[in-house]
Amino acid sequence: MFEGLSDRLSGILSGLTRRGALTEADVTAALREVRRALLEADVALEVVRSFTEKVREQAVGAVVLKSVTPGQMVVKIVNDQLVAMLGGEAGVIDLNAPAPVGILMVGLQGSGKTTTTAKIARRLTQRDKRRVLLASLDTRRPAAMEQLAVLASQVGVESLPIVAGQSAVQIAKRAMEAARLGGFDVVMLDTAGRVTLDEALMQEAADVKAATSPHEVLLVADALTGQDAVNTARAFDGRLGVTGIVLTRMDGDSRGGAALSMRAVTGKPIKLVGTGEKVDALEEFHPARVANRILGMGDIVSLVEKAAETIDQEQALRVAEKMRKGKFDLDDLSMQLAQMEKMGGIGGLMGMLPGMGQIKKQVEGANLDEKMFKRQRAIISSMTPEERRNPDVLKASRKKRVAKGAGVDVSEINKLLKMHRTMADMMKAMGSGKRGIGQALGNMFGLGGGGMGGGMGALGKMMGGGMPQPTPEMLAELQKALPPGTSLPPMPPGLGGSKASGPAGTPPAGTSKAPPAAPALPGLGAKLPGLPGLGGLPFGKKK
Ligand SMILES: Nc1nc2c(ncn2[C@@H]2O[C@H](COP(=O)(O)OP(=O)(O)OP(=O)(O)O)[C@@H](O)[C@H]2O)c(=O)[nH]1
Repeated sequence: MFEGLSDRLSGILSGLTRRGALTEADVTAALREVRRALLEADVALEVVRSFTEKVREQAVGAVVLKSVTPGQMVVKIVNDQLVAMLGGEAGVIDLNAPAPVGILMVGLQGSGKTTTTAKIARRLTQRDKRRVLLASLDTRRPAAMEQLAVLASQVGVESLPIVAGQSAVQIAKRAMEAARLGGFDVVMLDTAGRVTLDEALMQEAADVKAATSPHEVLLVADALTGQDAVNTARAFDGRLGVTGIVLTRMDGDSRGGAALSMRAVTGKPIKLVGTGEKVDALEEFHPARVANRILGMGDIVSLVEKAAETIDQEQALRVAEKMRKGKFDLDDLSMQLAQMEKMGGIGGLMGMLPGMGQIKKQVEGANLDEKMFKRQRAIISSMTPEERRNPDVLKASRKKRVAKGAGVDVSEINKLLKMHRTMADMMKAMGSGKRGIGQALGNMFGLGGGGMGGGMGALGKMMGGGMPQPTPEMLAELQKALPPGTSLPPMPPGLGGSKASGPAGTPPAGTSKAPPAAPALPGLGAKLPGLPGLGGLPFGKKK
């Protein structure tokens, strides 16, 4: 499985990890090779394109963590994108429905449908202790019915007695009824396959689906047919609505194009893969394990993950310390603003919270958009380093100079300074655990009106939580502010969640483990100490 691709990719990537410093050109060259390797593996062109684009974006914006090399960071980014491309989480057969749970098996003739039906039945019986009934709906080929009956007895599963002359829909209904009466947990319906996609085949499967309302519709596709398997899946899904894919003959597929493109093209998870002719040759499809199998660089990936955790802790401590001391200067504010901008402003932030719709509208009405953040950052950048560190020196004439430099009115400078002061107070209050932060935040944006009190108070804490971890009390307070019956979502990235996530404010790229590249905490610059061969820009200057 994936041998060809695995060799190519590990060759390209280990070349990168051996280098001390990387330029953007190095990354571009490596990505060109990755692209070629994926295309040779028969991965769909659109999937390859989006994959390399995402890797490039992340690699170029990445902060290289202390104690790992830029090349190792790239390996981790490629790994995470690969996992995302494969679907993130492992898909499992869902039996969470009233018994008997129907599983409709569809696919082209010779795809391995009947064999796979028996394999799954065996697994559900032996591993999950379910009572499974198998039924063949292939009315055109009596031999197919016999084949299923034989396989069923081989794996120790019952099959529906064959009654000549019945239609597929009649057999399916009889199977469901027999399962109900017989106390079966699962009914697997093996539909007839055709050599090519045809309307009669689709219609029959659609009729069976309408008559039996199966909980799962599994498409069986032959991995060896590469992109044809993907196109077949798309066609079946468009007509029948499949819930998952089983890819067979993965044992013979050294390229992996179908497996690699399936999820990205069809949006449907690969739930299982067939890895041989024997009835036990069925495996779950775990994107993270598959990515590891392809790259063969699991140790580098975990090294980078560990480094990211350490950095998170160090950053959290540093910012917490700064806040505790009340040393929140205009540079810090500027970074906070940049962070909020990235997260889609306050509106975007609140969009992540259930029950905040009303407040979100008010905030949007108040024009707190990204432009405002940008303007405020422009003002700060027009100040001297000293003014940023110590805003108290900004008297009338300096204010005028800054206003001119940023192309705004002096009143804007005053507003910004007021906002900074309120925010610094808020930080201090948070640091010392005092209340009133929400009010401060409301005031800060001139939104402090009565109606906003609760929600904004909570939000204030949330935003404050963008720096150190929010305390359990803060989370409790936020929970209180939400309408009854709603609960707190996981903390958005960068908002004091326990771990770093993708580039601030973007969801992790479909991975369970978040990419560590971005600073987890706002207020922290992109430059970290001790970066190997990095000059601040993407991957440093050429040496
Ligand atoms: N190597 C390998 N062979 C497989 C796998 N799955 C199925 N086969 C073989 O593929 C052949 C066709 O499988 P079937 O299950 O009869 O195919 P089908 O889709 O049910 O075909 P029809 O019943 O004719 O529609 C059989 O020889 C199986 O043993 C697999 O994962 N790996």
